[in-house]
Amino acid sequence: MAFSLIGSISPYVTPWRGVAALCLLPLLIVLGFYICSTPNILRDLRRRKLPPGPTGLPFIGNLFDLADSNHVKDKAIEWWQKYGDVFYTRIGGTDYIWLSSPKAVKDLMDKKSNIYSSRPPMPLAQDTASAGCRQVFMPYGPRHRTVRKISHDLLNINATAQYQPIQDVESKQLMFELLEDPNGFYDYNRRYSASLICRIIYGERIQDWTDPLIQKIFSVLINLSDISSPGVHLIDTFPALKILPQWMCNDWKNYARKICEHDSGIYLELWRDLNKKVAAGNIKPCFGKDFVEKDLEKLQMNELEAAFHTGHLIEAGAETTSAALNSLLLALTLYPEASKKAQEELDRVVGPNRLPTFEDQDKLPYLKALVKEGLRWRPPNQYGMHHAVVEDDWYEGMFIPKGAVVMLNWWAIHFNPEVWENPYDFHPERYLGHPSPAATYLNASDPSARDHFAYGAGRRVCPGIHVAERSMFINIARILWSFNISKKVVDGKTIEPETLCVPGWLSVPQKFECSIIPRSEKHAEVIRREHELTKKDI
Ligand code: HEM
Repeated sequence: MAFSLIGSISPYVTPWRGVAALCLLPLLIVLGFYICSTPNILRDLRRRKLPPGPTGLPFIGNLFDLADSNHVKDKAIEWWQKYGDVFYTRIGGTDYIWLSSPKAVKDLMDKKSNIYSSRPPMPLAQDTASAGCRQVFMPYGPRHRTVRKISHDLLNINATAQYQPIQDVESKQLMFELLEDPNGFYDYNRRYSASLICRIIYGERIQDWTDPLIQKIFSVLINLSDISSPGVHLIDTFPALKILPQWMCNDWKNYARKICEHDSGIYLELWRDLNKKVAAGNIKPCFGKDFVEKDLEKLQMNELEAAFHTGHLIEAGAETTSAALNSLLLALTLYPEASKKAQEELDRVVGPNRLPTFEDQDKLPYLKALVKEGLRWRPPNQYGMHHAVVEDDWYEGMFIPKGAVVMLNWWAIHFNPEVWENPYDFHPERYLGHPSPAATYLNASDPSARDHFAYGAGRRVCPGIHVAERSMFINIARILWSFNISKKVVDGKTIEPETLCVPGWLSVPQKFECSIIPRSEKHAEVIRREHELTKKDI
């Protein structure tokens, strides 16, 4: 092939043909690589037994079907209905196996977690832009186990009980912010979530939205979203292309290096500040302090890895929590019946003179159900959770090839009308039979006993689950105790809230409008009083 191309640009051909050939050269090389590096039936006969699925286009597979993140949900449900609980798609050279029933998730991600807990190769997002350091993209292996253990020590159920007082204070500030400036609710939820994690990790709060620290953190989060959306970067769609010169693939390395420079710069600055404060004895008890005092050599971590490992916990915990809070506010705006029922329960259990506390939790079954319904209705990312399988496997007569991305298809599971009546409606009652926290149901032996799959599955399940659950409970309980949420009315006209998500990986709702009004002057007074009292803790 190379020979005939060289021939075609010889002086004996017309100039335009030479130009066309030059343009075709990269395309043909890429195509050649694709054919040689992509698994196909000719090279592996077992692929005839791949799960059924939609036929994709040559070369790109189902890339276009999944290009609009806001429509992945509809596709994921449509394909499940057509092809069954385990179906197959392809993007570029990567196989995708979608697990669309609790049983399939249990059988593979949980029961065979030794081989279903990895992540697909991401030369751009993980190897270059994250310097290989982001836990959430790390392939399964000794390095992932080390950082996972560190997260577990920080976030296990006993350790997280000590963060409740921080959640209490941050949440009281959130109620005060909503009282003073209800239109800013979207960013106040973000401030809450980022401040909580910063306090736990670096011992530092974020006082308000203009705080430079939150601006820095969100600049990293924007990069993270840019690098991680499936199908957006050719090189992560076709990882085998990484051996080609980068000019053929959109200059991907330079782009990823710039992101890495920016993100590592911020994380290193935070890490070095942390070290200085620890050395000066000028820091509140926090994860960062304990981590700095650990022997990094023993953990086989260099400075950059340690900096990423502290910083990335903020990215993992901040935007997920604020997106879940904002999604719940959206649901409450659209479904006022749910707010009304939760408020009746709160009035009965808590009364009018104080804010709800963590101690009220067991007496508020409807409110706990409402939080679960929020995560069923809008799970944390728009695609489903992706693991990668590290060995060839068979499931119910279907071949699952080594290296396939295995998707936890929470859209199909959460919107199965045989399990959840009218699944598109927000209806907390459906969870009254699941009174315990989500962590209790993770390892249930009966796969259908799980409440929802929004925290993932198997060995990669969200280690921040206890912190997240408490944040969701305390803030939603207090918001509904304090305020009436409804659609906004301007000049007599009702404004329908925007229901789409920001394009990209995470299910971050687009900014939307809603009305947040104190339920009475007495409720407002309680918020002011409680906020005033927290000033001594801040
Ligand atoms: C409502 C809030 C949250 C939701 C819905 C959520 C959900 C998830 C999901 C679905 C995963 C991937 C699971 C899988 O691969 O199967 C994950 C991973 C992770 N989450 Fe969360 N999360 C939340 C909050 C938090 C918080 C508050 C923290 C930490 C403070 C946290 C830390 C992490 C970490 C470190 C990982 C990576 C785990 C690994 O790859 O080993 N998350 N989370």
